[in-house]
Order: sequence, then structure tokens, then C-alpha cells
Amino acid sequence: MAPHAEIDAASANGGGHHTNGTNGTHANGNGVGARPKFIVNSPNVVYADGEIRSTYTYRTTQVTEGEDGTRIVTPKETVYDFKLDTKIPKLGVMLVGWGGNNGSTITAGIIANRRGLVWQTRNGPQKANYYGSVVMGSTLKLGTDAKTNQDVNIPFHDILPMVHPNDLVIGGWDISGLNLAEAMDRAKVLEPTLKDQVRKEMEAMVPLPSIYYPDFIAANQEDRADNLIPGSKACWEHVEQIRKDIREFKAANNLDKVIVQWTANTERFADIIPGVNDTADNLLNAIKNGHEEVSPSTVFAVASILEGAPFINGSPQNTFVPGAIELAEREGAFIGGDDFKSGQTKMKSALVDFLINAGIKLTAISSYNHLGNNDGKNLSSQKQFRSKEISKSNVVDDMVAANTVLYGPDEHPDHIVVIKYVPAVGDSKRALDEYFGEIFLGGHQTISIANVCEDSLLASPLIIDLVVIAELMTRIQWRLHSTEAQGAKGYKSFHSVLSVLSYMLKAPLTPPGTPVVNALAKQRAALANIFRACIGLEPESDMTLEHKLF
Ligand SMILES: NC(=O)c1ccc[n+]([C@@H]2O[C@H](COP(=O)([O-])OP(=O)(O)OC[C@H]3O[C@@H](n4cnc5c(N)ncnc54)[C@H](O)[C@@H]3O)[C@@H](O)[C@H]2O)c1
Ligand SMILES: O=P([O-])([O-])O[C@@H]1[C@@H](O)[C@H](O)[C@@H](O)[C@H](O)[C@@H]1O
Repeated sequence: MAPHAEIDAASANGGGHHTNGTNGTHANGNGVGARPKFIVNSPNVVYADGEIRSTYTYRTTQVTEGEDGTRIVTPKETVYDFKLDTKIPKLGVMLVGWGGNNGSTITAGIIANRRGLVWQTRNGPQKANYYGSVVMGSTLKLGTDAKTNQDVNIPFHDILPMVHPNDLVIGGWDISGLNLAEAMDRAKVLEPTLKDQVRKEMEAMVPLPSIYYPDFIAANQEDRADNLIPGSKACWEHVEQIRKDIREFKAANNLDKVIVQWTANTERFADIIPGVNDTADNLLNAIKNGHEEVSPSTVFAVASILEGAPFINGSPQNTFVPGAIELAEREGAFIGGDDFKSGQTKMKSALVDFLINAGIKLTAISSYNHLGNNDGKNLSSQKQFRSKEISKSNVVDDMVAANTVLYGPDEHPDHIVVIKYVPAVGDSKRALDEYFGEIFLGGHQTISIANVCEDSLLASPLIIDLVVIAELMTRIQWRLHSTEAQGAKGYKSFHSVLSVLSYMLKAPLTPPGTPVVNALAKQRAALANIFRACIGLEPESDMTLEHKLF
């Protein structure tokens, strides 16, 4: 195993297969033979052929209660070994709801970026970009320049070998049979000058037929349901058909991996029924027995889990009933969700974090928005709205609970969520928020925000982040360093429930019994620091003692 000094360039930076027809170099230079973006110079990091291994000491602080009630605080260290497969796979993503606003928008966006398109707008020429993607549009601090003592920041995408979105092979299903060019026109999201340049390629993309159980989405969606697999409730044939679709898509495109991402309509919540969806076996039997409480999204999740394809839920419904989670754990498959966090809620999770951590007692959050796209049309139905209301409301719970100075037991801000369907505004959602709180000596602060969110242009880059990070997580294994003697056998994958995806999601799914973190800054720090740990680097603490102690 080569020590850190003898570097294999391909290994150091994710060399591997390349899919966009380039000659072995990813669009971002993360290719076989590309110069490594950086090399970790540490005895705890070893670069080998196709993998990076690191030993990382995870430092936490354990709090216990002494006999007299005094809290005892003890520093704790756990030493982990991480193993990162640096071979970047040829990755396919299958979107459920491919013909929707998000699906058609992200498809056009990837084509535009892959081809480096420029199109005319009334403000002049516009180049393709991936703005709004945390992976492709943001940076993270790598370290401090030894000479200048200044921060060295790198593109988030460069911290570990990741798939480049330009190389993604896209497919999927939709209950609507429109091809992707027609879907793009129906969505009314993109400039005609861009659409014209991608139209031909998108005309050739036609969603696979999908399953449609009318009771789970708004009745107003019926008129687009013309591309269906027969059957109006769960059955095993549906699971098998979806699994077959995944296999055929993978084979036809010569893929190494496929990830399935739900960006179809918001469904109503499914009742959790003992004997039906409470365990893996009961859920499988319920599908085989055609139980009407099994939703299309749960059928897609089960099919993906059984096919070994990570499944991510971009909508707020409770796709992952307890039986689906247990099945994923049993199969060692990855799942993640729920509900893209794109506009109003992303801002809320940052603003509430700031206000409460500034000691301002937030007493009321009033969130209203209206929008006119098909998502808004579906959400105009109460049962589907209720799914969204839940995901948009729970996002402050952890931040409130953490501040016992401001809030007593079970005390929390009033919080309302209103969504109205106004067809005229289309995808351009108008969000109005008011944050009301108590400040010093009985004063009050009122923050009123108007936020025009181009819904699909904000949400669709999150599809890239979710897919690229979920794929990366399939290449990371860990073991306790103390089990080193077991050799490779000691390594295992992260838990099936990828809570590391929480930054992109309103209602983060976490492994059963583990806490939900909604504070946006904490979510992003967890993402970056877990990736740093995989290459033996300490978390970025922002203490900058080097600038304070001299
Ligand atoms: N800003 C955002 O756009 C945003 C943010 C957070 C969450 N979401 C969620 O993402 C999802 C998609 O949003 P959108 O704006 O693209 O909605 P959309 O209505 O434009 O697209 C949904 C697509 O899913 C299809 N569909 C419905 N049921 C299906 C099934 N069983 N199988 C396959 N396809 C099916 C519909 O035909 C439609 O084409 C919604 O659930 C929405 O709540 C969107
Ligand atoms: O992400 P966000 O802006 O908080 O929430 C949005 C809602 O406000 C919007 O009404 C809905 O159509 C989108 O699906 C999305 O969920």
C-alpha cells in the first residue's frame, strides 16, 4: 500500500470510467491521469490503487450526571478507519416524474451544461451553469495557506472523487406520456432560446409508463395520466416491472450504477397499519396482496431497494413507511428523503437558526406562498397539501428544542403554512414570510420577507446534489480501527438511511431512533466534515486560533 508520498494520480482523484464520450477526462478534470487536485500529506492517509484509506479520530464530548446532579463532561475519542473507492462509476439516474417541471428542467440543464450552451435572453447571452447546486456551485475550506495564512477554499465537488453531473445518464418514468421536449414546453420554466437548442435531444426522451393509484394524488392530475402500467393499486407485478425497467436501463446504457429519485407528485400520507406496512415482510405481503394503503412511491422504493438502486424521495409524503426502512436495512440498500428543500423552507431553516441562536425568542412564523405550476395544482387538494404542510412545519423543531433559555418544555412558536394555487404565476412561486419575536425588555422584532422563488430552477439542482452525494456514499466504507486485525472483512457501509443528505431536504429521514437536525449550517458542516474525515482531515472548526494566538 503506497504511503501518502507515492501517489497514484488516478487513485488520488477518482480516476475511473468516463461516460460523456470524452477521452478519459471528466468535465471537471477528475479523470484517469488527471493531476490530483490535492494530496493529503499525513501518515493516517494512504493512497492505493483505486482507493484511499484513512484513520480518523472522531472527538466528541460526553455528558453524564454526577451523584449530586452536577454534569460531568468527558472528552471521548473513537478511532475509525475509512476506505473510499475512488473509481468514479458510469452513473444513471431514473427520475420518477421525469416529465414534470423539475424532471424536464434538470434534464435540459444537464444537456446545456454538457454541451456548454449559450443562449440569448433579454439581458444578453446566458451561459449554462449549475448555480444552486451545493456540490457544483459552492466551495469549502480545505485549509490555510502556509505562507499567507489565508483560507484556501476549493470547489465542493473536488473534496472527494464524485460523479460529474455532465456525465449523468438520465431516464425515468411518468404517468404522462409527453416526451421531454413537450414536457419542457408544458413546464414553462426555460427560455425559448435555450429550449430550441436542446429540443431535438429531448424529443427523443420518452418517460417509461408508470403506476398510477388515483387515491394518492389529487384528482386534478387524472387528465395527464395516459402513460400507465395496468393496475390501480399495489401488486407484485408492479414491483417486478419497475425492477425490470431499472435493469434494462442499466444494461442499455452500459451503466455501473443506477439511482432512482422521486420527483413525481406529492402523495397523501399513507396510514401506518400494523400487519400491513410496519415491517419489511408485512409490506412485501401487503404489496403481493394488493393492499390499497401501499402508495406508488413506496412501491418504487421497494423495487429500488430490491434492485440495489439507492432511492431518494424528493417529495414530502411518508414513502418510507417502517417496513420500507426495515427492508432497506435488511437488503443493505440506501434510501434518503424527504422533500427537496429549495426556497422558502431553506431560508426558514437558516433564519430560525440565526434568530434563536442570537437569543431572540421567535414567537410566530407565518409562511404563505402561491404558485401556479402543476405541483401547486396537486397541492391545492387538501390531503396532498397536508403532506407538504408537515414537511414545511417541522423544520424548526430541533432549533427550538435546543434553546431551553427561550423556550419552556413543549413551548414553541406559532407556525402557520399556507399554499395557494394561482395558475397565472406558473412556476414563479411568490413566498411571503413573517417572523415575529420577542427581544430585550419586552420589545418585539418583525421580519417580513417577500421571496420570489423560481420553483423548478431552485429545486432541480438539488436533484444533482442528492444523486451525486448518494452515489459517493455507496463508495465509502468504515470500520472501528480496533477491528483492524479483521482486515477488509471489518469494513461496512454507512447506515441505509442517508441522513447526510439532510441539507437538500425539508424533512430529513434519519436512522430509526436518531435525532433530526434541520439547522442548515449544521447540515452543511456535517456534509463537509464527513467528507474531510474520509481523507483523514479534521473538521473545519472556524476557531482560527492561528489568527488569535500570536
Ligand atoms: N421547488 C420545487 O419545485 C419543489 C420543492 C420541493 C419539493 N418539490 C416536490 O417535487 C415534486 C415534483 O415537483 P414538480 O414541480 O416537478 O411537479 P410536477 O407536477 O411538475 O411534476 C410531477 C410529475 O410527476 C408525474 N407523476 C405523478 N405521479 C406519478 C407516478 N406515480 N409515477 C410517475 N410519474 C408520476 C406527473 O405526471 C408530473 O409530470 C413534487 O412532489 C413537489 O412537491 C418541488
Ligand atoms: O421548498 P419550499 O420553497 O420551502 O417549499 C415549496 C412550497 O412552498 C411550494 O408551495 C411547493 O410547491 C414546492 O413543492 C416546495 O415544497
